[in-house]
Amino acid sequence: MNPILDIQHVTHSFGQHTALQDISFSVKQGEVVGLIGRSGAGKSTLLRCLCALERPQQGHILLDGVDLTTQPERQLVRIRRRIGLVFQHFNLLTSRTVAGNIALPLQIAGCPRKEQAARIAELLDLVGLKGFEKKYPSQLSGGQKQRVGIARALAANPTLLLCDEATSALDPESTNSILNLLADINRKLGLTIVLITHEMDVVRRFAQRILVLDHGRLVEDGTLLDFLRDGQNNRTLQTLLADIRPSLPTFLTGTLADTPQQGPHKTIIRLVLSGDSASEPLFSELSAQFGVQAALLQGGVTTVGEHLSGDMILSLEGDRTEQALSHLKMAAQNMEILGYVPSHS
Ligand SMILES: Nc1ncnc2c1ncn2[C@@H]1O[C@H](COP(=O)(O)OP(=O)(O)OP(=O)(O)O)[C@@H](O)[C@H]1O
Repeated sequence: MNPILDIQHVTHSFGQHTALQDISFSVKQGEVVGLIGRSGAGKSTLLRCLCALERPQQGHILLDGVDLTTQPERQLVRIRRRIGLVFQHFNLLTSRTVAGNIALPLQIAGCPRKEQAARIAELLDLVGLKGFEKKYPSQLSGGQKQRVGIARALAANPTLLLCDEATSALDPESTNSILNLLADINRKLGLTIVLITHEMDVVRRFAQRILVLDHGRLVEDGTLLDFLRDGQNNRTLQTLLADIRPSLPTFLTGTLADTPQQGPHKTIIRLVLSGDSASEPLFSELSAQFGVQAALLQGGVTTVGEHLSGDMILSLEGDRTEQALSHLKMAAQNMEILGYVPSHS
């Protein structure tokens, strides 16, 4: 199947400054992709290119097979209607009601009045705002405003939904509910979603696949599990992952040594698990097979997309710790020894 979005060797500069450098990736129909990067990485510039507000100086951007970089402006106006945009600050018209805001793209598309009302009711139901038609944006919470923003973005049945820092202005609870809503929309409508953000925690919970932009270059393309497993020596990934990874408890940082001490000690490890291994009874297994006592110090198992994934810091203690470590190395996606502490720590 052809990709819904195909970015080929896109380069774009502002004067001497290269904001995007030879970017290539493609997105399949129905995929949920998180595009992450620090401030200045080039996210907004790429987003503007994706929705044809900026024409890259080099390369091609194909949306459903149509090259945006070669279309005349009047064609681009029509193509932009096929891209739903969700903004950080909602961009709602304060003088219009909720229904009036959602109606806007329908009016631009020339949708008959009767059909507009039915479509608005359908969209309000989809985003969980039934009965909110007559309210004004000033009467809504941030999360509700973003639901209106999403309904408006979906109104004209877009081919692609682009979310630009869609949760960055929201509190954690609203962020969660908006991410759940977007996941629900992806499941129900099979809509392709590209979510642009600087927050790893957002893509961690939501994206099936993560693209990392750094200094205008696409430096990573993979799943969170790929990054946790292989990112140990990758500074860009380490910086991004530091926001979401469990860290060593402070009460241990002072006593952690690089080599095992004389006398009874615990081995402190970081473990990345996925799929079956994340749901297995790890602690009882280590105890039964090796007589090793394992204690969870930080982290745990969470659901990432459809899969279970574990990222945790453990302490292990027992005479057969070496054998237990060899076993974990085989069973886990990644196992790293962080150091050793005296038993009484
Ligand atoms: N119109 C412009 N003129 C000149 N330089 C620009 C322009 N737009 C962006 N840049 C530069 O291009 C680089 C990428 O900017 P961009 O806004 O795409 O990054 P970003 O990842 O979206 O950052 P942020 O998260 O802070 O919004 C930056 O160095 C920025 O200063």
